[in-house]
Amino acid sequence: MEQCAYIGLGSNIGDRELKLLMAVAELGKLPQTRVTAVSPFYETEPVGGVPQGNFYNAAVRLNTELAPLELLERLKKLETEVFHRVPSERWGARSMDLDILLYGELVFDGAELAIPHPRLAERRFVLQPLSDIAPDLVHPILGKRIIELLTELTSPEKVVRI
Ligand SMILES: Nc1nc2c(c(=O)[nH]1)N=C(CO)CN2
Repeated sequence: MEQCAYIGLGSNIGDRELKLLMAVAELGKLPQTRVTAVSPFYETEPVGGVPQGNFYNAAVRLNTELAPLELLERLKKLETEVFHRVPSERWGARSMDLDILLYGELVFDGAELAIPHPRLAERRFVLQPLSDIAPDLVHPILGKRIIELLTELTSPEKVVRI
């Protein structure tokens, strides 16, 4: 069955805009998957305490027949094979980070994957682009719309639309 999945994209190494554009193109090539919305791109201050360069972040909506773990496998494969991502410290710099943010109404907590993304509601760099393409989507655990979660954020991190 086709499901609506939302993917968070982030890069802070190399040509960040080009990498986000490439990532959107690669997502569109996944089997049984269409890209049905792309958010604006944002330049965002790094979150997590590791000193590093600003990120570019965006969000994409996919209509996909891939199961969550299949989709995760495909995203990991893109990160390593297309974007040559190397293992780095937690919160550290990365060539391309592709996270499943939401997958339909699914709530899932497994060893290698949690959906919705556990830190989605705390991160302006995720909620801002997500609210551009899905403001009225309801978080299946918190029961609040994405736009509400964004308005309730108090963290001061800067996100600038490019
Ligand atoms: N602004 C911003 N900060 C981050 C990001 C990111 O994508 N954007 N990703 C991280 C590693 O998961 C750590 N910090």
